[in-house]
Amino acid sequence: MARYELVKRSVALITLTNPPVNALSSAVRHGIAKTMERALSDPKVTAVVICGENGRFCGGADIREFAGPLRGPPLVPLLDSIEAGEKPVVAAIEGVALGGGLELALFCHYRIAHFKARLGLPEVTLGILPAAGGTQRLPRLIGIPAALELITTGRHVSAQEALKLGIVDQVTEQNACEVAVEFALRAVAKPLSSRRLSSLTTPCPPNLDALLEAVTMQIQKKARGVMAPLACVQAVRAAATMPYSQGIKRESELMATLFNSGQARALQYCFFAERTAGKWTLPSGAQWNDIKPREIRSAAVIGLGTMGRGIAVSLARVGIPVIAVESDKKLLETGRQMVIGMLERDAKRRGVSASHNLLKFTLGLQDLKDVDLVIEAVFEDMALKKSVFRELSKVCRPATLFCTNTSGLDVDALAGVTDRPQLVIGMHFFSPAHVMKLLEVVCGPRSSSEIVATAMSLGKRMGKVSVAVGNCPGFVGNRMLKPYSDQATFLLEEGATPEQIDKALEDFGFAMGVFRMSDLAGLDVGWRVRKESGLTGPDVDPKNPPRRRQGRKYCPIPDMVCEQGRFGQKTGRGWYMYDKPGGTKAKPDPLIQNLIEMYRNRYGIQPRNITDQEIIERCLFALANEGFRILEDGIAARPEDIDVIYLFGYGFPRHRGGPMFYASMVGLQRVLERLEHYHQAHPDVPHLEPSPLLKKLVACGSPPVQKWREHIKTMHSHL
Ligand SMILES: CC(C)(COP(=O)(O)OP(=O)(O)OC[C@H]1O[C@@H](n2cnc3c(N)ncnc32)[C@H](O)[C@@H]1OP(=O)(O)O)[C@@H](O)C(=O)NCCC(=O)NCCSC(=O)/C=C/CCCCCCCCCCCCC(=O)O
Repeated sequence: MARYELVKRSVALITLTNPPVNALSSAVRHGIAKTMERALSDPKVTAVVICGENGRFCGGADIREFAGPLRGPPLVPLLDSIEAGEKPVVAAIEGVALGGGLELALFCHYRIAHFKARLGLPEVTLGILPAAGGTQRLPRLIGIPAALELITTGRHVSAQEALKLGIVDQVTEQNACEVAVEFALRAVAKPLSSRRLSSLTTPCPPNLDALLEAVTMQIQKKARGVMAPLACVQAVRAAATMPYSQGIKRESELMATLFNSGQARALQYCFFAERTAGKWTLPSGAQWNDIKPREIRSAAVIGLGTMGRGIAVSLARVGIPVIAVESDKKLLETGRQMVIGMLERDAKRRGVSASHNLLKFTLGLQDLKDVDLVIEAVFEDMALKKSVFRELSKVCRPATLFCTNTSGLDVDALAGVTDRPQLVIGMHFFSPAHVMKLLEVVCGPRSSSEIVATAMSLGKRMGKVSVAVGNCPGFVGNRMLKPYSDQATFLLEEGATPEQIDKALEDFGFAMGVFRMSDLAGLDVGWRVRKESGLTGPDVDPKNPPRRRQGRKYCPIPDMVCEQGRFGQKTGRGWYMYDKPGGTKAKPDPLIQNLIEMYRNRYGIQPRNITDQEIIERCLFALANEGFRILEDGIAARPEDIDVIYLFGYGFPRHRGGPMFYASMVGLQRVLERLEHYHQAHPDVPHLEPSPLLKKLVACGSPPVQKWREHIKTMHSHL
């Protein structure tokens, strides 16, 4: 796990060998201890270079080991021996030096980085802190403000920025290992005392307290309820106010409080869930690592509304030529200007030049005859989408892949009107499509494994987190949203206010509560869907008892809000009021309170006191319950996929892990009992009836979320 060689007759070259990222597993730590001991005790050796195999220095501690009992040599004493030695030790950083990897480098006396390397202390994103001396050593090296920013955000820096900050001593375009060996030979005669970070005093800014206070407030505002960044601030304060050895003690005390916390477990789960999501398998047995995706050299986007514009930008900025299509001249010109503007702003932000030349705008589908892939993003209307796909079948060459950006319509029905159903798939982007990271890849029963592989790989190329899901109304994300938002409106009827419900959800960690989120998305969208499905509007059967539709409980308050022309932020009025149409600052609106009160009076509903606990349980357990049904139905292959969808598409707080992980943390038994309780109180709400899979998992002793798959695999998979 650590290879030892003698090079240039007097330099010990220690190579970490733990693919793919040379994580500091117990075996690697053993390897470092043994090889360092050998280097320090061999009189032939005058200097040491530490590097990583396969052009990657080190990705940090082995996160998988955090789940079990800690074994092997602890990191800090091991690294102390590197710094304390009398022979210069140089870190040759290629690829990445992250977390414990950078901390290892900070114990070395010198650091040489390849110009493409990335460095950082991302532990905070895993719910912990850099507890191998990082919080004490980085501030001594680069000062409190810069260290504080890197440690509390976990941001990676380029080699060039690391050089500017003073983290590395040299950046090279050559082989970093060879440069480091030469560097080490030159360092042999030089004194090491000033290179030992533990012996330095932290340069302290005069406004330390104000700085720490400002950063704390910023964190509390941005990451409400998240523990790790606040602990990082405390650890950095210790670097400024305590001697090194006491600072290290403080660092490890703070780490101990974080290490076993639910937040750390949730964040580490998210890290692996995101990687698991890319590993799709189809019922045919085809899977992510054996199907070659097609190369996409050109694409077309049909429809330049909000979604189409974002999709066109996402494609062009990764170098894919795009033909954008609209149905009339005026819409085309507006779309063109918007796309160019978005592309320019995006390029400016990224410090690159905008790729205008990759975009072509046209009114005619005939121009698409030679493209590799088409993404349809027209209005959410089945008849319109079908007519577009019929037309495309006539125009495009037989090998062109067809994708639809529908947010919930039947992908198989669309495939059915084409001449190539096996080459049709859903690519459900989230708005704004050039910003949001999530992509649901909706596999119809006839989608070929090649098109699944291509859509997943294209998503990755566009920087998206892509999740393969099956075809059903609303797919995964929007299907689950219904029980969640239904509970919120039922709670309004029963006595809560939009502000109270939103506050409970925001205190839980959502960036926005359900009502503020609906105002942002536009209330008219859901209203149209409800009208089309006969839940409201003139087509509703008058024989329906009030507040019941299709045999179940129905709350018409959202329809009443829309009937008043209140469509959310865009009209300046929705569940809240805004200072102007398009305004974003939500204020409670007495008119909404009146509307709800009148509604309660009309139906004789006596409002009751509703606790935040009930709001969280009803909204989130209903959400997870639908997740269990989705797993049963084989629409999502794994709970991780559902969680990733909610983390990246719906603002579910990452430190809670996603709805399914959250349910497992609360305890499946408890979730089951609470759902049974609420379902008894509301027997006409089927979403509150515990799903068979939840019951099955509880009967099996509530296994951890990673093991649920074993209980699902017998069920029918659409994936
Ligand atoms: C940028 C990357 C490194 C690479 O990205 P990419 O090329 O895109 O590849 P990926 O798909 O992401 O990864 C490839 C596979 O590698 C796996 N992987 C990656 N990193 C790790 C890792 N660090 N550990 C394990 N596995 C890793 C990944 O899952 C992929 O596997 P697979 O293909 O899915 O199977 C990118 O991967 C990346 O960003 N990685 C994470 C980097 C990171 O966050 N590093 C920090 C890790 S935490 C750390 O270093 C902490 C150090 C402090 C010291 C710790 C001391 C611990 C003891 C504490 C005791 C506490 C007190 C106890 C109290 C008590 O109980 O009493």
